[in-house]
Amino acid sequence: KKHKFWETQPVGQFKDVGDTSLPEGPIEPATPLSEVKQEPYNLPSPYEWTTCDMDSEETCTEVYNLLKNNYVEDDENMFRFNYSKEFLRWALRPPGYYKSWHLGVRAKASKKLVAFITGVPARIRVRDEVVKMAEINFLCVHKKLRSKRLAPVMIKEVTRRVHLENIWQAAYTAGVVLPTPITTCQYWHRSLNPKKLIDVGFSRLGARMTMSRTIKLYKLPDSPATPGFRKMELRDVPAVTRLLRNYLSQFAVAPDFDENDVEHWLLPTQDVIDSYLVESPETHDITDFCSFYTLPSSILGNQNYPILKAAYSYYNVSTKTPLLQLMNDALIVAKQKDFDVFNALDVMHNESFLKELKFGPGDGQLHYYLFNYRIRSALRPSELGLVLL
Ligand SMILES: COc1cccc(CC(=N)NC(=O)c2cccnc2OC2CCNCC2)c1
Repeated sequence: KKHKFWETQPVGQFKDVGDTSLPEGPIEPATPLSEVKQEPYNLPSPYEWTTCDMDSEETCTEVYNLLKNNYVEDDENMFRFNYSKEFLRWALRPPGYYKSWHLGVRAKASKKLVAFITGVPARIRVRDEVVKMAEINFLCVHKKLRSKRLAPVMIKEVTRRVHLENIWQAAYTAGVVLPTPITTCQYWHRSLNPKKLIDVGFSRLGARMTMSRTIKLYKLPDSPATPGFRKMELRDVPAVTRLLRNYLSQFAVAPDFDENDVEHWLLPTQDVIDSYLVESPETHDITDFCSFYTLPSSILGNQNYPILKAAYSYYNVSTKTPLLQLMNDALIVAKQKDFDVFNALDVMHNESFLKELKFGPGDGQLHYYLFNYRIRSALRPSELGLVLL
Protein backbone atom coordinates (compact mmCIF):
# COMPACT_ATOMS: atom_id res chain seq x y z
CA LYS A 1 0.00 0.00 0.00
CA LYS A 2 1.60 3.24 -1.13
CA HIS A 3 2.08 6.15 1.32
CA LYS A 4 0.75 4.14 4.29
CA PHE A 5 2.54 6.65 6.59
CA TRP A 6 1.73 9.89 4.72
CA GLU A 7 -1.99 9.12 4.67
CA THR A 8 -1.89 9.41 8.47
CA GLN A 9 -0.25 12.86 8.42
CA PRO A 10 -1.69 16.42 8.13
CA VAL A 11 -0.54 16.94 4.54
CA GLY A 12 -2.52 17.55 1.36
CA GLN A 13 -3.87 14.14 0.35
CA PHE A 14 -4.09 13.13 -3.31
CA LYS A 15 -7.84 12.49 -2.88
CA ASP A 16 -8.29 16.17 -1.88
CA VAL A 17 -6.45 17.67 -4.89
CA GLY A 18 -8.82 20.00 -6.71
CA ASP A 19 -11.31 20.22 -3.85
CA THR A 20 -11.58 24.02 -3.73
CA SER A 21 -13.98 23.81 -0.76
CA LEU A 22 -10.98 23.10 1.48
CA PRO A 23 -9.56 26.39 2.82
CA GLU A 24 -5.93 27.47 2.38
CA GLY A 25 -3.98 27.32 5.65
CA PRO A 26 -3.26 24.94 8.53
CA ILE A 27 -4.80 21.48 8.11
CA GLU A 28 -4.81 20.74 11.87
CA PRO A 29 -4.99 23.46 14.55
CA ALA A 30 -2.11 24.15 16.93
CA THR A 31 -2.58 22.42 20.29
CA PRO A 32 -1.64 23.60 23.79
CA LEU A 33 1.89 22.49 24.67
CA SER A 34 0.46 20.45 27.55
CA GLU A 35 -1.26 18.25 24.94
CA VAL A 36 1.97 17.53 23.02
CA LYS A 37 3.29 14.05 23.73
CA GLN A 38 5.92 14.65 26.44
CA GLU A 39 8.02 11.55 25.92
CA PRO A 40 9.89 10.49 22.74
CA TYR A 41 8.34 7.97 20.35
CA ASN A 42 9.52 4.39 20.71
CA LEU A 43 12.26 3.11 18.41
CA PRO A 44 12.79 -0.60 17.64
CA SER A 45 14.61 -2.01 20.70
CA PRO A 46 18.21 -2.16 19.31
CA TYR A 47 18.15 1.62 18.68
CA GLU A 48 18.06 4.80 20.78
CA TRP A 49 17.54 8.50 20.15
CA THR A 50 20.43 10.91 20.34
CA THR A 51 20.61 14.68 19.96
CA CYS A 52 23.53 15.57 17.67
CA ASP A 53 25.54 18.52 19.01
CA MET A 54 26.95 20.01 15.80
CA ASP A 55 29.33 22.16 17.90
CA SER A 56 31.10 18.93 18.85
CA GLU A 57 33.86 18.09 16.37
CA GLU A 58 33.36 14.38 17.07
CA THR A 59 29.58 14.39 16.56
CA CYS A 60 29.81 16.64 13.51
CA THR A 61 32.29 14.14 12.03
CA GLU A 62 29.91 11.25 12.75
CA VAL A 63 27.08 13.12 10.98
CA TYR A 64 29.39 13.99 8.09
CA ASN A 65 30.43 10.35 7.63
CA LEU A 66 26.88 8.98 7.91
CA LEU A 67 25.71 11.36 5.16
CA LYS A 68 28.85 10.88 3.06
CA ASN A 69 28.24 7.12 2.93
CA ASN A 70 24.43 6.88 3.04
CA TYR A 71 22.73 10.09 1.84
CA VAL A 72 21.02 10.92 -1.48
CA GLU A 73 22.41 9.50 -4.73
CA ASP A 74 21.45 10.41 -8.29
CA ASP A 75 19.03 8.12 -10.13
CA GLU A 76 21.90 6.13 -11.68
CA ASN A 77 23.79 5.76 -8.37
CA MET A 78 26.90 7.37 -9.87
CA PHE A 79 27.07 10.31 -7.43
CA ARG A 80 26.26 10.86 -3.73
CA PHE A 81 25.96 14.23 -1.99
CA ASN A 82 29.03 14.95 0.13
CA TYR A 83 28.07 17.89 2.34
CA SER A 84 31.15 19.25 4.16
CA LYS A 85 31.30 19.63 7.97
CA GLU A 86 31.57 23.42 7.62
CA PHE A 87 28.47 23.37 5.37
CA LEU A 88 26.51 21.25 7.88
CA ARG A 89 27.39 23.60 10.75
CA TRP A 90 26.20 26.56 8.60
CA ALA A 91 23.02 24.80 7.45
CA LEU A 92 22.01 23.63 10.93
CA ARG A 93 22.81 26.65 13.13
CA PRO A 94 20.85 29.62 11.75
CA PRO A 95 19.48 32.34 14.09
CA GLY A 96 17.17 30.78 16.69
CA TYR A 97 18.06 27.16 15.94
CA TYR A 98 17.26 24.30 18.38
CA LYS A 99 19.82 21.57 19.08
CA SER A 100 16.90 19.27 19.96
CA TRP A 101 15.92 19.37 16.26
CA HIS A 102 19.24 17.78 15.23
CA LEU A 103 17.98 14.25 15.79
CA GLY A 104 20.07 11.09 15.48
CA VAL A 105 19.54 7.36 15.99
CA ARG A 106 22.29 5.22 17.49
CA ALA A 107 22.62 1.45 17.75
CA LYS A 108 22.55 0.81 21.53
CA ALA A 109 25.25 -1.91 21.36
CA SER A 110 27.85 -0.13 19.20
CA LYS A 111 26.72 3.51 19.85
CA LYS A 112 27.16 4.00 16.09
CA LEU A 113 25.13 6.79 14.47
CA VAL A 114 22.83 4.98 12.01
CA ALA A 115 20.22 7.61 11.10
CA PHE A 116 19.68 11.37 11.12
CA ILE A 117 17.00 13.98 10.47
CA THR A 118 17.05 17.76 11.10
CA GLY A 119 14.87 20.81 11.41
CA VAL A 120 15.81 24.49 11.49
CA PRO A 121 13.37 27.34 12.23
CA ALA A 122 12.38 29.65 9.38
CA ARG A 123 9.76 32.28 8.77
CA ILE A 124 8.14 31.39 5.45
CA ARG A 125 5.55 33.61 3.79
CA VAL A 126 2.75 31.72 2.01
CA ARG A 127 0.94 34.36 -0.09
CA ASP A 128 0.07 37.00 2.55
CA GLU A 129 0.67 34.89 5.68
CA VAL A 130 4.11 34.73 7.33
CA VAL A 131 4.22 31.33 9.03
CA LYS A 132 6.82 30.08 11.53
CA MET A 133 7.98 26.75 10.13
CA ALA A 134 10.61 24.08 10.50
CA GLU A 135 12.70 23.41 7.40
CA ILE A 136 13.20 19.65 7.50
CA ASN A 137 16.31 18.21 5.81
CA PHE A 138 19.03 15.56 5.85
CA LEU A 139 16.73 12.58 6.48
CA CYS A 140 19.18 9.70 6.18
CA VAL A 141 18.97 6.04 7.23
CA HIS A 142 22.10 3.85 6.96
CA LYS A 143 21.96 1.70 3.82
CA LYS A 144 21.96 -1.48 5.92
CA LEU A 145 18.85 -0.38 7.88
CA ARG A 146 16.57 0.55 4.98
CA SER A 147 12.91 -0.70 4.97
CA LYS A 148 13.01 -1.17 8.78
CA ARG A 149 10.42 1.62 8.77
CA LEU A 150 12.75 3.94 10.74
CA ALA A 151 11.90 7.02 8.65
CA PRO A 152 8.24 7.31 9.78
CA VAL A 153 9.12 7.25 13.49
CA MET A 154 12.00 9.71 12.91
CA ILE A 155 9.61 12.08 11.14
CA LYS A 156 7.09 11.74 14.00
CA GLU A 157 9.79 12.38 16.62
CA VAL A 158 11.22 15.47 14.93
CA THR A 159 7.62 16.69 14.46
CA ARG A 160 7.00 16.19 18.19
CA ARG A 161 10.13 18.21 19.04
CA VAL A 162 9.03 20.96 16.63
CA HIS A 163 5.57 21.01 18.30
CA LEU A 164 7.26 21.43 21.71
CA GLU A 165 8.61 24.77 20.38
CA ASN A 166 5.03 25.76 19.39
CA ILE A 167 5.71 25.45 15.67
CA TRP A 168 3.04 23.58 13.64
CA GLN A 169 4.14 23.82 10.02
CA ALA A 170 7.15 22.57 8.05
CA ALA A 171 8.71 22.76 4.59
CA TYR A 172 10.78 20.04 2.91
CA THR A 173 11.81 18.71 -0.52
CA ALA A 174 12.22 15.22 -1.94
CA GLY A 175 13.20 13.63 -5.22
CA VAL A 176 10.19 11.32 -4.89
CA VAL A 177 6.47 12.10 -5.20
CA LEU A 178 4.70 12.06 -1.80
CA PRO A 179 1.26 13.48 -0.85
CA THR A 180 1.21 16.25 -2.12
CA PRO A 181 3.77 18.52 -3.85
CA ILE A 182 3.08 22.28 -3.75
CA THR A 183 5.25 22.44 -6.85
CA THR A 184 7.61 20.24 -8.85
CA CYS A 185 10.88 21.72 -10.13
CA GLN A 186 13.20 20.60 -12.89
CA TYR A 187 16.90 20.83 -12.19
CA TRP A 188 19.41 22.12 -14.75
CA HIS A 189 23.19 21.89 -15.00
CA ARG A 190 25.71 24.25 -16.64
CA SER A 191 29.01 22.57 -17.49
CA LEU A 192 32.09 24.49 -16.31
CA ASN A 193 34.62 21.66 -16.71
CA PRO A 194 33.11 19.61 -19.56
CA LYS A 195 36.12 17.31 -19.95
CA LYS A 196 35.85 16.10 -16.33
CA LEU A 197 32.03 15.88 -16.49
CA ILE A 198 32.23 13.64 -19.56
CA ASP A 199 35.07 11.59 -18.06
CA VAL A 200 33.04 10.84 -14.90
CA GLY A 201 29.81 10.19 -16.80
CA PHE A 202 27.91 13.24 -15.51
CA SER A 203 27.59 14.50 -19.11
CA ARG A 204 27.86 12.82 -22.51
CA LEU A 205 29.64 14.16 -25.56
CA GLY A 206 26.96 15.70 -27.79
CA ALA A 207 26.19 14.06 -31.13
CA ARG A 208 28.55 15.30 -33.87
CA MET A 209 30.62 17.02 -31.10
CA THR A 210 34.33 16.61 -30.46
CA MET A 211 35.86 17.15 -27.04
CA SER A 212 37.71 20.30 -28.16
CA ARG A 213 34.51 21.69 -29.70
CA THR A 214 32.70 20.93 -26.42
CA ILE A 215 35.38 22.66 -24.30
CA LYS A 216 35.12 25.71 -26.58
CA LEU A 217 31.29 25.69 -26.34
CA TYR A 218 31.39 26.06 -22.54
CA LYS A 219 34.38 28.45 -22.36
CA LEU A 220 33.81 31.54 -20.20
CA PRO A 221 35.66 34.89 -19.88
CA ASP A 222 38.35 35.10 -17.21
CA SER A 223 36.54 37.80 -15.21
CA PRO A 224 33.00 39.18 -14.65
CA ALA A 225 31.63 41.70 -17.16
CA THR A 226 29.53 43.88 -14.84
CA PRO A 227 31.18 47.06 -13.49
CA GLY A 228 30.88 47.14 -9.68
CA PHE A 229 30.48 43.34 -9.38
CA ARG A 230 32.10 42.36 -6.06
CA LYS A 231 31.89 39.93 -3.12
CA MET A 232 29.27 40.71 -0.47
CA GLU A 233 30.62 42.07 2.85
CA LEU A 234 29.11 42.52 6.34
CA ARG A 235 28.46 46.24 5.67
CA ASP A 236 26.18 45.20 2.76
CA VAL A 237 23.69 43.28 4.94
CA PRO A 238 21.10 46.10 5.30
CA ALA A 239 21.07 46.89 1.56
CA VAL A 240 21.03 43.21 0.52
CA THR A 241 18.17 42.57 2.97
CA ARG A 242 16.13 45.39 1.42
CA LEU A 243 16.91 44.19 -2.11
CA LEU A 244 16.08 40.57 -1.32
CA ARG A 245 12.88 41.23 0.69
CA ASN A 246 11.53 43.39 -2.12
CA TYR A 247 12.42 40.85 -4.79
CA LEU A 248 11.02 37.82 -2.90
CA SER A 249 7.72 39.62 -2.19
CA GLN A 250 6.56 38.75 -5.74
CA PHE A 251 6.58 34.98 -5.13
CA ALA A 252 3.73 32.97 -3.57
CA VAL A 253 6.04 31.08 -1.19
CA ALA A 254 9.31 32.65 -0.02
CA PRO A 255 11.42 33.10 3.13
CA ASP A 256 10.72 36.24 5.19
CA PHE A 257 14.42 37.12 5.71
CA ASP A 258 15.44 39.84 8.17
CA GLU A 259 18.97 41.29 8.53
CA ASN A 260 19.96 38.55 11.02
CA ASP A 261 18.86 35.87 8.56
CA VAL A 262 20.66 37.59 5.65
CA GLU A 263 23.85 37.86 7.69
CA HIS A 264 23.74 34.12 8.40
CA TRP A 265 22.45 32.73 5.10
CA LEU A 266 24.13 35.05 2.60
CA LEU A 267 27.41 36.40 4.01
CA PRO A 268 30.18 34.53 2.15
CA THR A 269 31.75 31.56 3.97
CA GLN A 270 34.61 29.89 2.13
CA ASP A 271 33.67 26.53 0.53
CA VAL A 272 30.09 26.91 1.83
CA ILE A 273 28.31 29.98 0.42
CA ASP A 274 29.43 32.57 -2.14
CA SER A 275 27.56 35.87 -2.57
CA TYR A 276 28.21 38.73 -4.97
CA LEU A 277 26.53 42.04 -5.58
CA VAL A 278 26.63 44.94 -8.02
CA GLU A 279 27.46 48.31 -6.45
CA SER A 280 26.76 51.05 -8.99
CA PRO A 281 30.09 52.85 -9.62
CA GLU A 282 28.17 56.16 -9.99
CA THR A 283 25.66 56.07 -7.12
CA HIS A 284 27.15 53.29 -4.92
CA ASP A 285 23.64 51.82 -4.73
CA ILE A 286 23.44 48.03 -4.49
CA THR A 287 21.31 47.12 -7.49
CA ASP A 288 21.79 43.34 -7.99
CA PHE A 289 22.77 40.21 -6.06
CA CYS A 290 23.64 36.62 -6.83
CA SER A 291 24.64 33.66 -4.64
CA PHE A 292 25.43 29.96 -4.87
CA TYR A 293 26.24 27.28 -2.30
CA THR A 294 28.97 24.61 -2.43
CA LEU A 295 27.74 21.01 -2.40
CA PRO A 296 30.29 18.49 -3.66
CA SER A 297 29.30 14.97 -4.63
CA SER A 298 31.33 11.82 -4.23
CA ILE A 299 31.90 10.17 -7.59
CA LEU A 300 31.14 6.46 -7.07
CA GLY A 301 33.55 4.22 -8.97
CA ASN A 302 35.71 6.53 -11.06
CA GLN A 303 39.50 5.96 -10.94
CA ASN A 304 40.57 9.49 -11.98
CA TYR A 305 38.31 11.73 -9.86
CA PRO A 306 36.86 11.17 -6.34
CA ILE A 307 34.82 14.40 -6.08
CA LEU A 308 32.51 16.47 -8.31
CA LYS A 309 32.72 20.12 -7.24
CA ALA A 310 29.21 21.55 -7.73
CA ALA A 311 27.77 25.03 -7.15
CA TYR A 312 24.04 25.33 -6.51
CA SER A 313 22.21 28.55 -7.41
CA TYR A 314 20.77 30.08 -4.22
CA TYR A 315 19.11 33.55 -4.25
CA ASN A 316 19.59 35.97 -7.15
CA VAL A 317 18.12 39.47 -7.52
CA SER A 318 18.40 41.67 -10.59
CA THR A 319 16.99 45.20 -10.62
CA LYS A 320 19.45 46.94 -12.98
CA THR A 321 21.89 44.40 -14.44
CA PRO A 322 20.03 41.99 -16.77
CA LEU A 323 19.59 38.64 -14.95
CA LEU A 324 21.27 36.93 -17.92
CA GLN A 325 24.43 39.03 -17.48
CA LEU A 326 24.36 38.72 -13.67
CA MET A 327 24.13 34.91 -13.85
CA ASN A 328 26.84 34.78 -16.51
CA ASP A 329 29.07 36.63 -14.05
CA ALA A 330 28.10 34.02 -11.40
CA LEU A 331 29.19 31.27 -13.83
CA ILE A 332 32.47 33.13 -14.44
CA VAL A 333 33.35 33.38 -10.72
CA ALA A 334 32.26 29.76 -10.15
CA LYS A 335 34.62 28.66 -12.94
CA GLN A 336 37.39 30.83 -11.39
CA LYS A 337 36.79 28.92 -8.12
CA ASP A 338 37.30 25.63 -9.95
CA PHE A 339 33.71 24.36 -9.77
CA ASP A 340 33.00 21.60 -12.30
CA VAL A 341 29.27 22.32 -12.70
CA PHE A 342 26.71 24.99 -11.74
CA ASN A 343 23.26 23.65 -10.86
CA ALA A 344 19.95 25.52 -10.75
CA LEU A 345 16.25 24.78 -10.34
CA ASP A 346 13.64 26.36 -12.61
CA VAL A 347 12.29 28.39 -9.65
CA MET A 348 11.85 32.19 -9.45
CA HIS A 349 13.04 33.80 -12.74
CA ASN A 350 15.69 31.15 -13.41
CA GLU A 351 13.88 29.89 -16.52
CA SER A 352 14.76 33.20 -18.22
CA PHE A 353 18.47 32.38 -18.34
CA LEU A 354 18.81 28.60 -18.24
CA LYS A 355 18.82 27.81 -21.97
CA GLU A 356 20.64 30.95 -23.08
CA LEU A 357 23.49 30.34 -20.59
CA LYS A 358 23.84 26.76 -21.89
CA PHE A 359 22.31 24.90 -18.93
CA GLY A 360 21.12 21.43 -19.84
CA PRO A 361 18.11 19.78 -18.19
CA GLY A 362 18.88 17.28 -15.42
CA ASP A 363 17.30 13.83 -15.39
CA GLY A 364 15.29 14.35 -12.25
CA GLN A 365 12.80 16.53 -10.45
CA LEU A 366 12.72 18.11 -7.02
CA HIS A 367 9.31 18.21 -5.32
CA TYR A 368 8.51 20.85 -2.65
CA TYR A 369 6.17 20.09 0.28
CA LEU A 370 4.47 21.90 3.15
CA PHE A 371 3.49 20.01 6.31
CA ASN A 372 0.16 20.92 7.97
CA TYR A 373 -0.52 23.78 5.53
CA ARG A 374 -2.84 23.44 2.54
CA ILE A 375 -2.53 25.72 -0.47
CA ARG A 376 -5.46 26.28 -2.82
CA SER A 377 -3.74 24.80 -5.88
CA ALA A 378 -0.23 23.76 -6.84
CA LEU A 379 2.19 26.53 -7.81
CA ARG A 380 4.25 26.89 -10.97
CA PRO A 381 7.98 26.66 -10.14
CA SER A 382 8.27 30.33 -11.19
CA GLU A 383 5.91 31.22 -8.31
CA LEU A 384 8.29 29.63 -5.77
CA GLY A 385 10.89 31.81 -4.06
CA LEU A 386 12.29 29.22 -1.63
CA VAL A 387 15.60 27.35 -2.10
CA LEU A 388 16.38 24.59 0.42
CA LEU A 389 19.88 23.23 0.94
C1 LIG B 1 25.54 15.29 -8.90
O1 LIG B 1 25.44 14.58 -7.70
C2 LIG B 1 24.18 14.25 -7.25
C3 LIG B 1 24.14 13.59 -6.03
C4 LIG B 1 22.89 13.21 -5.53
C5 LIG B 1 21.70 13.50 -6.22
C6 LIG B 1 21.78 14.18 -7.42
C7 LIG B 1 20.53 14.50 -8.20
C8 LIG B 1 19.65 15.37 -7.34
N1 LIG B 1 18.79 14.84 -6.59
N2 LIG B 1 19.84 16.73 -7.42
C9 LIG B 1 19.06 17.60 -6.69
O2 LIG B 1 18.24 17.25 -5.87
C10 LIG B 1 19.26 19.05 -6.98
C11 LIG B 1 19.49 19.49 -8.26
C12 LIG B 1 19.64 20.87 -8.49
C13 LIG B 1 19.53 21.77 -7.42
N3 LIG B 1 19.31 21.32 -6.15
C14 LIG B 1 19.19 20.00 -5.92
O3 LIG B 1 18.96 19.55 -4.65
C15 LIG B 1 19.39 20.42 -3.60
C16 LIG B 1 18.15 20.87 -2.86
C17 LIG B 1 17.50 19.71 -2.12
N4 LIG B 1 18.47 19.04 -1.24
C18 LIG B 1 19.64 18.53 -1.99
C19 LIG B 1 20.35 19.65 -2.72
C20 LIG B 1 23.01 14.56 -7.95
